[in-house]
Amino acid sequence: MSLATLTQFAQAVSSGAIRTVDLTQTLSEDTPLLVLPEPFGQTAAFRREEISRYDDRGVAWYWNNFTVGEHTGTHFDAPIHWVTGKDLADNTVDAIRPSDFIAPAVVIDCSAQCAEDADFQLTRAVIEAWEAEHGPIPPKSWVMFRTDWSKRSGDAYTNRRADGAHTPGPDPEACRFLIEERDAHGFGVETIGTDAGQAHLMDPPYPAHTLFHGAGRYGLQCLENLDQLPPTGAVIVSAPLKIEGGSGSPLRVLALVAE
Ligand SMILES: O=C(O)C(=O)c1ccccc1S
Ligand SMILES: [Mn+2]
Repeated sequence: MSLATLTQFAQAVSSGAIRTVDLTQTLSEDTPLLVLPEPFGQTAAFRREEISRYDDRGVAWYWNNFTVGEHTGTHFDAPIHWVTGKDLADNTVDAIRPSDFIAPAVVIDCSAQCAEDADFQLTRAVIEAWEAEHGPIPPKSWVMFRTDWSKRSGDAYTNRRADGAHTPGPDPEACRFLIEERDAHGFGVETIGTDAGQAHLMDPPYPAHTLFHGAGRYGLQCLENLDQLPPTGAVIVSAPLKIEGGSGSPLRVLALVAE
């Protein structure tokens, strides 16, 4: 690609000829958290401490300290996050090839099914029905699972009951199909985890984490605005913080859509 073409691309983004869609949930003390069963450790909530705000603590500047979990809010999952990816090369957020942070995406809309069934599972059959309409999923694509879950808030978003969360996600066969038959780059969701809330009962447990990260692929979670993307053609920009040895990180996720 020539420099002129690249410059034209940047100008098209700036002018709006290429639409930029923010897929990121605002990060605040109210950001909903994944809750694991006892006795497992838990991700930290976002917390901030004001250092100064144009006052005697800092006359001309405003800044904060903050604490947050690697997997809090809209975040990126690296392969090392799961035990199946622990020995892979370049499996941490600081070691992943930077070119992997820009990739095309397809959007599989299951929002209607998820409105009826919080435990809806994305299956190979649903994916193949989508492909019958939109063509095969191109290799190295993000597969974005649209559930419209990001339109929920509070308890309706986390949807926890006594036996755990009840939120949609892929079944093991769908994960294997996307990885082995479609060479998917990663799996992106609006829910708190790439796996269904009841994925601990699947075989293997947590198949999206187990299989995608075991194959050196990535995850994006707590996305929003997937309903603003076309089924094919969007390009995702998703560069996590360069945390040394990190398993993931909160990040800004953007989709670029040609008008
Ligand atoms: O990657 C995550 O944030 C996530 O969903 C997760 C993290 C740790 C354990 C289980 C799950 S299911
Ligand atoms: Mn995660």
